[in-house]
Amino acid sequence: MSRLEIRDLNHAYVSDKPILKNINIDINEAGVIAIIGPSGTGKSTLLRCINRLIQPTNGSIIFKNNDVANVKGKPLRELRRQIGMVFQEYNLVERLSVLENVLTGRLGYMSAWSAWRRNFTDKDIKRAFELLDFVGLSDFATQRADSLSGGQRQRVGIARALMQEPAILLADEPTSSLDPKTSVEIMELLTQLANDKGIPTLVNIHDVNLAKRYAQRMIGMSGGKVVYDGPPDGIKDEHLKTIYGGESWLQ
Ligand SMILES: Nc1ncnc2c1ncn2[C@@H]1O[C@H](COP(=O)(O)OP(=O)(O)OP(=O)(O)O)[C@@H](O)[C@H]1O
Repeated sequence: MSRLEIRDLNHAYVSDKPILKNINIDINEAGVIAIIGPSGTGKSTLLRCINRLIQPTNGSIIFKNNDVANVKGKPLRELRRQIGMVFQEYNLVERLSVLENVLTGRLGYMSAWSAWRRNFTDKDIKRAFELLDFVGLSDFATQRADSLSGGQRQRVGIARALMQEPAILLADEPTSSLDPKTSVEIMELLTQLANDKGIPTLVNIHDVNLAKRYAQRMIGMSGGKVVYDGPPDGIKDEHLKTIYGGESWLQ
């Protein structure tokens, strides 16, 4: 059985205006899987369906023998805490320290009382320090999040997602707010964790060359449908024309 099975997934924010159209994707493997496609084609909507920030109109998303698209309450919370999410704008709590931000990744595992009191265990704190070391921010643990650069913030966002011990990681345009060099560093980090920690990592990304450089599989979307699903070196100009339309930009 696949780690994630998306079957006949449809979503419309407004009835009769479908955004996702019959999406079928199987994720079996660890490593980076890049999702490319023009603005507005539904890439973010797809990731938001997978972690149930939105409820899809219909279809199923089978993860850990449950249908994420159709569970509620405690079972949904238990599934969601195993789905890590990394955001374009980092979504950190700016006034908290780097360490505290990483620890918030653990909140989904704690009782409401412990979470409210921020009662993190010694084990959690040790792990947060280990993850800060992994993302190269050991020296920044006590600094406020708002004192960091964009690349450093994204590293905190990645450490926070790993704090959830995710079985799958979703990254929604994690490099779109970063300069080209920092974007490469963040993609390297995501690739390293996806491979070394064995986590399938779905990355929405606009930069096709960056995607090809780091992804082991690419999913091309256009008009709310999957129009390519295969290896990066299988993507030819013909596919890019189908995905993005036109060809004048293909120089
Ligand atoms: N909450 C919402 N309510 C209504 N429409 C929405 C909502 N969120 C997104 N949309 C619309 O759904 C479509 C797909 O948006 P989505 O953000 O998923 O695309 P995307 O491929 O991720 O685009 P981008 O690459 O620009 O982020 C767009 O037309 C968008 O305007």
